[in-house]
Amino acid sequence: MNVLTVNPGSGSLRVHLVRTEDYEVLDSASTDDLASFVDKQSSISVVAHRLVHGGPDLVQPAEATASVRAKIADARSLAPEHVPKTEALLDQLTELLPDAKHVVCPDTAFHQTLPSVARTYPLPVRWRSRWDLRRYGFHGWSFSWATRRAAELLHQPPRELNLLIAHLSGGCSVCAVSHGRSVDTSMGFTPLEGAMMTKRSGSVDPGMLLWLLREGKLTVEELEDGLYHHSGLLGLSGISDDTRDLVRDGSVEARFALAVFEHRVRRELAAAAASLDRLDALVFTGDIGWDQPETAEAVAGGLGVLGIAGGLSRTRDHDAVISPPGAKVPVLTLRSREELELARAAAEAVR
Ligand SMILES: Nc1ncnc2c1ncn2[C@@H]1O[C@H](COP(=O)(O)OP(=O)(O)O)[C@@H](O)[C@H]1O
Ligand SMILES: CC(=O)OP(=O)(O)O
Ligand SMILES: [Mg+2]
Repeated sequence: MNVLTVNPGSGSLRVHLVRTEDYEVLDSASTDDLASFVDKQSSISVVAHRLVHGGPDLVQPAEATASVRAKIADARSLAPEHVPKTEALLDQLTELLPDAKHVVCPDTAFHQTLPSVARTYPLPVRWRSRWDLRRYGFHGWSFSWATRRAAELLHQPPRELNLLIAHLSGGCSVCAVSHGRSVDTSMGFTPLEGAMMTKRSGSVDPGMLLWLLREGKLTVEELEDGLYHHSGLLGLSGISDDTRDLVRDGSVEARFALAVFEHRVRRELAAAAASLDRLDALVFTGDIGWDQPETAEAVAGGLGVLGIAGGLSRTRDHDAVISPPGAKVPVLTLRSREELELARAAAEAVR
């Protein structure tokens, strides 16, 4: 079966055609011109749409029926950077491929195993039940692929592995995996919590946000725009949202933005480690996790408290263990392959 996977991230749109008999990628593109991409393909029977947030009721892959579309619309304001893009792509692709089955695949599915202590915000019970205020967690397809692939590279079954995974890309989050399942993650109710990102702030003091609003310093709209689009690496450096530019630039501002980023990723990893009773490996994935060896080195090198060390290989031509032989905690780097997990999930959903 040929599955078209559609992955709208905050900063890019990636499409892949995946053959599910052998999980071979037959074609791929990073393009807005979906009509031309679809036109080139001889057969597409299923379209797997990555859906960052499906709200409280849409937490497993599902065909995009009218009731599923209504749940997606309800989740729009929970991930304003992502959900509207998926809705537009669903509209466009159902028109381009009316005979294909369209399956939406929520990022939150992988985190359904979060224990209640990790899922719960210490807020009034009344608020939590009325508005479903809980940690959802995102980047689930990346974390599930990283777990599967790390298990292969470490020659151990996923169900025996305890991992810390850092997905560092446009959006950044970390996940603690125990016996192959997500037990904690840094993103929460929305994809704004946790680690610092390329343009998003990640966690900041909620009291500071209240102060900015209460004292009339910023409007809600200005605050939202600032936290989603003008913070993170871009906001701090004033130069770029891309670690490659910042490493090349090397100015005081660029180096400081990278240092804060590394500090905040280490902090999230150390916090997530508190949900594990043993650590078998640290895994870097996502664009930055894969192609920026300086970041992996700085993060791993500063986590001696977890038994992790630096001295990592800088070679990036294949998924690999990059820590030196004999490292107490192996460190791996993997290309993110969300498309393979999306194709697998959608194929299972239509079976
Ligand atoms: N080292 C890097 N390599 C690739 N992309 C990077 C890097 N650092 C920052 N970026 C930014 O990450 C963005 C990728 O955005 P996005 O589509 O949201 O990614 P993802 O969906 O993988 O999270 C790009 O816009 C790019 O500017
Ligand atoms: C959840 C999220 O932030 O996704 P992305 O990194 O693709 O923007
Ligand atoms: Mg992405």
